[in-house]
Amino acid sequence: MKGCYEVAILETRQLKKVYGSAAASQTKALDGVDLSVESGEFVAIVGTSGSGKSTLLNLIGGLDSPTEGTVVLNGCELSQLNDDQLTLFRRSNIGFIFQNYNLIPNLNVYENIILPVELDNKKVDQAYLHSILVMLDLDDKQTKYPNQLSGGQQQRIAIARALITKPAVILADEPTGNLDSKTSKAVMELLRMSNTRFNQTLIMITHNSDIAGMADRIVHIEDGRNKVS
Ligand SMILES: Nc1ncnc2c1ncn2[C@@H]1O[C@H](COP(=O)(O)OP(=O)(O)OP(=O)(O)O)[C@@H](O)[C@H]1O
Repeated sequence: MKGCYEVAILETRQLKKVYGSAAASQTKALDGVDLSVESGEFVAIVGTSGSGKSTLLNLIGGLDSPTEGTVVLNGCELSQLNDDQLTLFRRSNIGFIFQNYNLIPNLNVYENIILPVELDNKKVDQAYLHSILVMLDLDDKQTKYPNQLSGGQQQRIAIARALITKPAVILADEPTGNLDSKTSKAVMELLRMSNTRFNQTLIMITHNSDIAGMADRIVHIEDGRNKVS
């Protein structure tokens, strides 16, 4: 439409990450990634093991800082924020879905899911929560504790927790890695629905070519660089 412009919600410029300080033990994990993602886009990140995908996601989410280069997410250059600002920024802008679920063991399923809303002193949208619980088949598990649940169920709790705040950006590292094909399909439908309904940007690492095929765009990472296709 005339007068309307696609706005990049994410820009990384020449992003580099070297792990380790001693020269002999250094690993160059990222070697200059330039990535631009538009608001509402669903981008799949693919690449061989060790190519730098998780490192890239960690830098985009401000969980680690780059050795060189910049990340601008939703209008903020992450390196300009102090630790407290970064924590608040992450909580109100990003939903993380990682391979290790990071659930709090002494909180039950319901309490784990609503935790980010409570931390923000906001009210839980009960109707929305209910729709997420039903789609993820967690409705009857609300009073259970993480150690009473399977890996796949714990992963679904982590997904519900990432969606509950309706964040602008969802960063997902192999979100269906531990799930059977039926549950994977339900999870992907939920993420796609959430992406469309709330114009959420979804950036997802996957090794599954069917899932990558559902994305608007596939970004290939090879030896710490994004391959230009
Ligand atoms: N904390 C760390 N300390 C040292 N080296 C690391 C660290 N994290 C990752 N690496 C190294 O950086 C490189 C990129 O790792 P990364 O986890 O980003 O790859 P990946 O593409 O996500 O791999 P996978 O598909 O197996 O999860 C690898 O050589 C890895 O061994």
